[in-house]
Formats: sequence, structure tokens, C-alpha cells
Amino acid sequence: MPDELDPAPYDALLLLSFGGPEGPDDVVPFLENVTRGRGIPKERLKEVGRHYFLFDGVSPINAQNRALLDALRADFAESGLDLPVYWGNRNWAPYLIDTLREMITDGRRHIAVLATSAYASYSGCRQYRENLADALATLEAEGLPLPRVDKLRHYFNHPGFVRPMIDGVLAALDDLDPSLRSGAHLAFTTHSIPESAADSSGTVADHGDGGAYVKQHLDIARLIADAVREETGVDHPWRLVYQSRSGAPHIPWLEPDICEHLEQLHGAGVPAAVMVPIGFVSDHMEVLYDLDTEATAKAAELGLPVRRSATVGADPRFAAAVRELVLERAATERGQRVARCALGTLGPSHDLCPIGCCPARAERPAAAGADSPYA
Ligand SMILES: CC1=C(CCC(=O)O)c2cc3nc(cc4[nH]c(cc5[nH]c(cc1n2)c(C)c5CCC(=O)O)c(CCC(=O)O)c4C)C(CCC(=O)O)=C3C
Ligand SMILES: [Fe+2]
Repeated sequence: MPDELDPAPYDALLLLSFGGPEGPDDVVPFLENVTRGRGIPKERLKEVGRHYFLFDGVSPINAQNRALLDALRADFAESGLDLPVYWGNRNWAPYLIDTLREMITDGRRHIAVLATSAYASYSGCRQYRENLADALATLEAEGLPLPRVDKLRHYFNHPGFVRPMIDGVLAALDDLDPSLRSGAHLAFTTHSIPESAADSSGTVADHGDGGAYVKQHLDIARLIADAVREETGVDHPWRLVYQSRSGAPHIPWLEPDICEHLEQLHGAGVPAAVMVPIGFVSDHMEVLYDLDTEATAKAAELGLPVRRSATVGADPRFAAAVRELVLERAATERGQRVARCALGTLGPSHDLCPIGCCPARAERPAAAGADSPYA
């Protein structure tokens, strides 16, 4: 086997995702799993439950992850990378703990983990590491031999994540009426999080003023806008905006909301907009409801033509990027020097989250970081 396809020390890849309900009876227990101890107002939960019921209680996220699994397995097989791929979720079946137990039973001892979240932040990174630590603690108590788990670096600026989104924006612009196209604004959107969580996201050096979360999104938004200008010769004005806010109203979260932003664009006489969900890896509920349903209805009410550009989903370029990330980290773990691909101005993200990275409100054990209690 050629050296560049050597996954050692890894003997498996775990796709770690959010999870979502697969039918009406799953919705309430799923929301209970997600919000346990998170202090989300009851009214908001009812509202979010309604979004799921509009889609017969089925979140699109599981189908998206199954498609990504297929794409990863196809890519690995085609390129000759011999590495089994598993899938586990934080909040719904297949649960992370059950998948890890199965992996241990299958003899897996050193696992690379890909989270379906591309950026730094408590919700996008440390919370997944806490879930890994919780699962390891339970499996240890069951007397099972614990595998080592390494979380792959943030891939928000990997070309395999960014290039499909650039194509998506170009396609969305093309889909607008030609008379509106050149004046269209780009509204890059991501999940709103509490300002305090944004400010403390990333490494200690990143903290303050939106932290790594906002910096990383701005860098990618700028990169996509620049690439679109190069391709089309048109300078589309852009802004980073937010969606899916869920906290109590008196707690500041990142703003403006996409709907407010659309109102503002319309008020300023902008002829059209493309919503670009750079914060999300696939077309899950935040995209299908918050953008395709709610924000699109808002735009229709205003009379503002909008399009929503594609997320990466199971794009083969993304699957290839995951392969590169696994092989890059494997080589690093073997002590070899490797090229670490990244676009934009921030450079490749760290492999190991340092102490103080994306801190939790209340400190809890987190695996796969410098503060991990596990080897
Ligand atoms: C940064 C971020 C991502 C992106 C990174 C990543 O992908 O991980 C993300 C993804 C997702 N969030 C999702 C669903 C939910 N998130 C909630 C609540 C929250 N999300 C937050 C942040 C994020 N969330 C935060 C700060 C909260 C407040 C509570 C808390 O501090 O924990 C709630 C509770 C109800 C509500 O208030 O919305 C639900 C149901 C789904 C599944 C969708 C589907 O089913 O298709 C996905 C992919
Ligand atoms: Fe969320």
C-alpha cells in the first residue's frame, strides 16, 4: 500500500453528528435530549416541535448523514483507503454510545472522529467532545477496553468544503432573473449563538469580539464572495447574518437575524438576495425550515426575490476532503510532516483543542483535547 494511503494509527473513522427525529413520536423525546439542562424557554420548544411536525416529524439530517456515509465509503474504496466508517449521533439513534460500543466490539482501538460541524464554538466543537467523554466513561464502567479518539480539525476553510459552496452560490445567482442578478446581495448565514459563547470560542488567543466563531465565518464568507466576483466579474455586496436563535430574549445572541436582514435589504432597494448557509454541512432542519420555509416566506411577503444556495452535503469533493483530513492527521500522529490544506487567511486549524478552547458554562470532562482525561 502506498505510504500516502496509510491510515495508521487509525483503524476506523467515526462520523459524529447531531441526530434528528425519524417520525412524529420521536420529536418530543428528541427535543428533550437536545435541550436537557440548556435552559431553553418552553415556548421556543413548542415552536421548534411545530417545525418538525410540518415535515411529519422527520428531520432530513439522518438521510443526509446516510448519503455522506455512502459518499465516504465510495471515496475510500475508490482511492484504495482501507478504513471502515461508522456513524453515531449526539441526540438520536444511532446514538454515539451504541456506535462506540460496536466499534470496540469490532476491535477498533484508535478512532478518527469527523463531526458534522465545521467551525469552532462550544456547540460546534466542545459539546461533541463532552459527548465523547460521557460515552467513554459509560463504556469504561461497562468494563470495555477504551479506544483512543481523535477529533479531526475544523474544516471550514478546507477547499473540499468551500469550493462546492462557491459553485452553489454561482448556481443560485444563475437561477435569478438576469435583470436582478447583478444587483443581488449575498447573505451568508450561520447558527446564532449567545454572544458570550461566540466571544469565548476558539483558543484563548482568539477570545473576545466574536471569537474564532465569527472570525472563521467572516473569512470564509469573504473568500466565497471574492471567488464569485472573480468568476462573474460582478461585485456582489455581502454580509454575515444569523438564524435559528433559541435563547431567552434578554440574553444577547449574535445578530442580525436573516429575516431582519432581508427586510433591511428590501428597504434599501436591493433587487434580490442569495442566502448562503455557510454554517451548516447539510440541508437539515435549520436550512429546510428556518431558511427555505420561514425566511423564504418573509422574502415573498416583502416581494424580495431570494434563492438559497446548496450546502456541501454528500458532495464527492467533501468526501475527498475528509479522506485527506484523516490521512493528514494519521501522518501527523506518526510523526511525519504533511501539507495541511487551508484557504483564506486563518491557516489550518489546530489538531488538538488546547486548554481553554471553547469553554463550557459549567466545566465538564471533554475527550479529544489537551484537557482530555483519556489517553
Ligand atoms: C452552532 C450550532 C450548530 C451548527 C453546528 C452543528 O451542526 O453542530 C447547530 C446545529 C444543529 N442544531 C440542531 C437542532 C437544534 N439545536 C437547538 C438548540 C441550539 N443550537 C445551538 C447551536 C448550534 N446548533 C445552540 C447554541 C442552541 C441553544 C441550546 C444550547 O445551547 O444547546 C435545538 C433546541 C431547540 C431550539 O431552540 O432550536 C434544536 C432542536 C440540528 C439538527 C437539525 C435537524 O434536526 O435537522 C443541528 C444540525
Ligand atoms: Fe442547534
